[in-house]
Amino acid sequence: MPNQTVQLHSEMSEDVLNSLADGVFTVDRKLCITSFNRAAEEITGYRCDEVLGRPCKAVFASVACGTDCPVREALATGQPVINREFDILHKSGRKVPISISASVLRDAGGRIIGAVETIRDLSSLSSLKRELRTRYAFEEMVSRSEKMRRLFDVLPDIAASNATVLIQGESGTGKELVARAVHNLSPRRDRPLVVVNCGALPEQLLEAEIFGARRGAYTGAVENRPGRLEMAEGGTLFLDEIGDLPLPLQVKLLRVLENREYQPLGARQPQQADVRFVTATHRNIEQMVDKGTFRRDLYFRINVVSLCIPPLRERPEDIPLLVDCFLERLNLQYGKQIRGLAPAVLQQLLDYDYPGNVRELLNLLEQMVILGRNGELGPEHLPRGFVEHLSAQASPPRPARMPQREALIEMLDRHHGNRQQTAAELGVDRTTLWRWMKRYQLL
Ligand SMILES: Nc1ncnc2c1ncn2[C@@H]1O[C@H](COP(=O)(O)OP(=O)(O)OP(=O)(O)O)[C@@H](O)[C@H]1O
Repeated sequence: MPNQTVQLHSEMSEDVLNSLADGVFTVDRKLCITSFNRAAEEITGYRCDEVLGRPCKAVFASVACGTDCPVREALATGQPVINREFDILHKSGRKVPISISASVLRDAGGRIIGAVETIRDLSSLSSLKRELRTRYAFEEMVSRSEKMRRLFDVLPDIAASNATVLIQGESGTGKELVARAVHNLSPRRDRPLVVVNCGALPEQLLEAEIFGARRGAYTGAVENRPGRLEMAEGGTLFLDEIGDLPLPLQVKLLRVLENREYQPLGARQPQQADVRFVTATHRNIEQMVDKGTFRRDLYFRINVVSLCIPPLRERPEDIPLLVDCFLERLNLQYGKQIRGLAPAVLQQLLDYDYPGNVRELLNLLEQMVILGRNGELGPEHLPRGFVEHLSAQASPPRPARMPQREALIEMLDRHHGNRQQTAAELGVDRTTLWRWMKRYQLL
């Protein structure tokens, strides 16, 4: 009779396990599979009778098996491991993204006899994420911010016109990507897009770089050298950091914009240019015009269509989306399988103000991916510099200003005359506090 009861119980629990949507399986202390429910069969593609007694590593074939095995960790610490994410290999060879949790199993005497694992298929979540990304993607960019979406909406019409475009925005906000989008959406897309960074070269070299030079134009010019303008013929010339263009070259550029012709260094004849101009700067160019460091007439010529890219701190809703895209890209680049960020890390990334904008976020994630292995990136993967920045940002140093006499007396009173604590509240050292007390004759 007791044997029948045991059998009935185990049949019942088998039925319960098989009715679950999550995959559940158990392993013994040697990590060999001892039970495998129906959902686990569906997620992995293996039948229960194919896997019983086999090491779970042989069935799941995940890169995490060697290094990040949640069962091994649960067995070693006695603590449950919750929601680790990685890919396993389905029997058919297809990758399946899963979330896995593991807890130890104990016998009636409290001795560890193995572990139970639950696995959840994240394929639909992954495809949802992918769908979201596609929905918010535009050319090579992603954004869900209202301002950026409005910019994406007008880009096709701007691109279709031949108008000169000025893109303004802080460094690393994506100005070059916008310039590329303008070119790729324009009728000139099959012709070259040529980029010049106007801040990267001294004046004479920059002049030759943009306008080209004829043989003998300067010492060392042993042959005709085409400029970027010529290389961009029929296409688009992207003048990045236009605010750094020296004044004499501003005059020369103005002439191209007005007459569509220019003179390479040392050339006798002007040359025609069929080029569309897109320019960008992180400087306040209106202010430069007011100060006389940027020509007003050139400003009007380049500012036919003006686009402003907001800094990342004004569109925090883009951070999770960008993180997702960049992790996918970095996983491929570094051969990793990082599935996401721990919630606390994402919160820290959301709290930061990104003076370097999207480029800084990308660099930060790259450092974390290099440090991380598989699964989730946790606080331990955040670079030290970032954490220090964040805490400095959270508590900016208070100006150490001498308080009013009464305020100082009140503060000392509150700390029962303890100078160490009073100095700490004021954000000064004890010597400074001592000087202030002396000045107010409180000593
Ligand atoms: N919306 C976005 N979606 C995806 N990637 C982005 C986005 N914006 C910027 N990036 C990435 O951030 C990095 C910096 O972008 P980009 O070079 O276009 O910025 P920039 O404003 O031209 O910078 P700089 O002023 O320093 O020239 C690039 O790696 C780019 O791919």
